[in-house]
Amino acid sequence: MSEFTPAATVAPDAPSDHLFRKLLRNPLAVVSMAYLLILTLVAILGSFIAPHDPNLSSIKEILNQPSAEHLLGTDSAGRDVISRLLVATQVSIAAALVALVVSLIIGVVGGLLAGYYGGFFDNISSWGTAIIMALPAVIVLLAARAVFGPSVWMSMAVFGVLLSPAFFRLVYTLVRGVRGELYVDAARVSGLSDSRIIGRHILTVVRAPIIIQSAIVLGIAIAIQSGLEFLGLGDLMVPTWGAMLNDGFGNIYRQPTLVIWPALAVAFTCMALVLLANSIRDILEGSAPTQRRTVKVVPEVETAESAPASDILLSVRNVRVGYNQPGGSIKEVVHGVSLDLRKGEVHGLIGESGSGKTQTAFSVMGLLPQGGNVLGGSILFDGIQLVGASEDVFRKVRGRRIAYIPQEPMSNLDPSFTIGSQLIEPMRDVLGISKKDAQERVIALLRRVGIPDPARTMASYPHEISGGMAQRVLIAGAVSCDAELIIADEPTTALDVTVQAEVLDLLRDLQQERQLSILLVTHNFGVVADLCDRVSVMQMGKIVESGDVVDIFTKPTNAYTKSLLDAILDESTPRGALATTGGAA
Ligand SMILES: Nc1ncnc2c1ncn2[C@@H]1O[C@H](COP(=O)(O)OP(=O)(O)OP(=O)(O)O)[C@@H](O)[C@H]1O
Repeated sequence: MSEFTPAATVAPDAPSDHLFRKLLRNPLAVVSMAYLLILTLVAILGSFIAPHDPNLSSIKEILNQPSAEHLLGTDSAGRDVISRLLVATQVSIAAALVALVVSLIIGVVGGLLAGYYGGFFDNISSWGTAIIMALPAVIVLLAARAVFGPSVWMSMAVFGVLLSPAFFRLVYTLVRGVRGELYVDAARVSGLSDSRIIGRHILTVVRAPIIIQSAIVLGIAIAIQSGLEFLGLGDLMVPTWGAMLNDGFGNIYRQPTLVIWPALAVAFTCMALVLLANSIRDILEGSAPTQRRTVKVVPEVETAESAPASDILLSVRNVRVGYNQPGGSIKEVVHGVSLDLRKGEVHGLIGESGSGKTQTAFSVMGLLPQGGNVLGGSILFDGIQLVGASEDVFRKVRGRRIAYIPQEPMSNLDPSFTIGSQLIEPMRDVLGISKKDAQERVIALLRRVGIPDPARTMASYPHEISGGMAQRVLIAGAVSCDAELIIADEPTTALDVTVQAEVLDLLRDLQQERQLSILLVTHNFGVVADLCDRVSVMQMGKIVESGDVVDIFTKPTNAYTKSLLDAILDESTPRGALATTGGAA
């Protein structure tokens, strides 16, 4: 069964008009939507516009060829084919909707309860789902027919129960994922009721995947329903596409066209639903990278103290960052940070854990976590004001002109896609180049960042490569679209010591080759000494000292800077020989 994979999660709050506009730009989606619109109209109006009673048989008119009276001819009982087709559309779609609604109610409610509350709900729902999935669907449907009779509605309701695990598993996985988000905890702490939290925070995340899955399930329900009716298990008095197929197949040698119309209706409808679902998924996946961290900038902007000089690429002035607190107050975590980054310069941002380095770096990218806001100040990137900038402005710079190298290489690669596709897609999108060109560039880049067999690595999934290789891949990704500014957030922290040195060498070489500007977040003065031209030392949300690396190393003025420097000197001081109590062996 084709199923929407939760790994390919979607932007929870993708605006629907935005999505619709993107769908209109996709020819397959347009054709599918046009077909489904016509089908819906036929389903609604079918019984009104049918020229004849769909069940009125006439012995005199058995298997007639198309004529003015019967536009598509008549069937083996002398009934008007076009009238049956119109009414069958209504019945087939409505019956498939019954299956969909039943599976949605059971699957979504079960998935929400089990995912959100866990415990008892989780046990009982997972147990129920496992049992339903173990049942052989066709046998159950045959048994249901024996018990309830040949009702298309009843068999589709039973089929809905059998389909419900598809929704259950999807919703369960998504809810488990989002339930651990800080903003859900914050909502709970702030006293919101469970129903409000599910309605506001959880349903928004599962909404889009459910829509996609619904289209797929509807197609499956139509196909199965037609199959059952085709086998002659349906109600003879209710015209459906499957029953028409059954009649047409029995007379295929005498009147071959009878099979064609219902077969086309089933095939086109299933195709249109699956193509539409795929188009929606592709669009939502395309916007997925921005899903977790929303950009929220308070438009209270202080004017820049000074316009950037021509060689200054990034000018940060008095930036303050705060987080919304449950009671409505704001906790300020960065208190007026200022720094300049020149073109081709590596600027280190150093300080102990929690000093505000990451918040400062994320402000530049407009990627503060949920609840985080730039409260004031100015961030000028090549003359573009990023504080208060719209998502459109950020889209034009993020990935294109400002790239990011994260701390945890593995968790920044999507496990469900190959390395190649994760590097190629952004390049095609940003640079507008062909797939072939992008592939060639990726191979050259991977070779450049020291990956020995680029073609094999491109075809590998993230779990098939080492952490060091993954970081090289992400560095390749960061420089792949010719960004001018790279923000590297502790890029070597998660790596082995030997690999750390190699990755730092690579960064230094790439920086010199491409004249990159790098804002390097680190807590390690050794890394600063190795790579940076200038450094800003952060403590408790403020920059306490800033300047040329050599000056800071030789003449630190701030006590905190001195203590950080002393710490690395302590670490690097060779230890004395062990005092021995006995003689040498
Ligand atoms: N989502 C959040 N909500 C509230 N406060 C936060 C949030 N994220 C970070 N903070 C606070 O912001 C302050 C600065 O955090 P930041 O992540 O910038 O530190 P850092 O210097 O990068 O440390 P580390 O090296 O540990 O990443 C910390 O006091 C932290 O508690």
